Amino acid sequence: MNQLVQATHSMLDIQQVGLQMNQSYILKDVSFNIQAGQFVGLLGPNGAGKSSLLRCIYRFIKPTSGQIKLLDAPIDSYSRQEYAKQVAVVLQDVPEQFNLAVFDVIAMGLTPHKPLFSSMNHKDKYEIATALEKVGLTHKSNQMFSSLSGGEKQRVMIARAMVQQPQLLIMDEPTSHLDVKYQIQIMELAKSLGVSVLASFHDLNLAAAISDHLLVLHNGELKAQGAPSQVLTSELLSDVFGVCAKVTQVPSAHNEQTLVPHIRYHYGYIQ
Ligand SMILES: Nc1ncnc2c1ncn2[C@@H]1O[C@H](COP(=O)(O)OP(=O)(O)OP(=O)(O)O)[C@@H](O)[C@H]1O
Repeated sequence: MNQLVQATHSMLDIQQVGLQMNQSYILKDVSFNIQAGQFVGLLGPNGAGKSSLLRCIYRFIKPTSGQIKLLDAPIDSYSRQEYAKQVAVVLQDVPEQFNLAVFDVIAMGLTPHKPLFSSMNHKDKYEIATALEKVGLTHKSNQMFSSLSGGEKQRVMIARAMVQQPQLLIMDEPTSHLDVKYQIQIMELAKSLGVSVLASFHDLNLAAAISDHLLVLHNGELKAQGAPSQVLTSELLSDVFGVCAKVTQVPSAHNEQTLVPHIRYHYGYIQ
């Protein structure tokens, strides 16, 4: 992936984004910034607005107010192809309509970088083979995508995003169909790419362990943002998620010197 962008550059800038549908606010005055190379976790209870916010960023819906900039340019100033060169998206539900082999689905990630009707070269094939290997699906290369398990389909979509070589990777609950090994492996893989990642999570411990920065949405508003150890407090878990939990700080798996929050839930919840 593109490693040229310096860590101090703004990759994505969201200013006062609002979204209204059927007279009700889905997003209200949301502002944040993502730096190049930063891994940002997006949290919030069901219906908080996470998918809606991500849809605004990957241009599936247009916000009612506010501005979204990618690399200092408004996102609607990019052509579809230029935007696809910079931004890859992995969704929670994988498309069912692909009547293609796994290899060909991953090859679709190359489309923004290639002239129309151009054929595949050795480098393209190598990149696809490398992505297949990284998601552990080399042996499934010729299998029809539609016949894969839910978790395998999701790993194929991640491989497709990898060959797309974006500078920003958006993931909407990317681990929802994955077993625990692949939850960790795919998140580690996304982090190792060195690009900016914005990923929504329901597993707060996984988000805390992997993210540099967390955003917490509640009823369409950004309730908190910052380093995981600042954001994930028992007060926030009670106020936003309605759960009683104890939060301790444990050494990060990546760096023993860094402490990350670890949540232990008390069973029973706040009415
Ligand atoms: N097209 C739409 N028309 C009306 N309301 C909508 C529309 N899309 C989303 N909503 C509402 O917006 C709110 C936020 O939905 P969204 O899917 O963004 O939440 P979420 O945080 O991703 O939730 P979850 O964790 O359950 O996936 C919900 O109340 C949802 O019903």
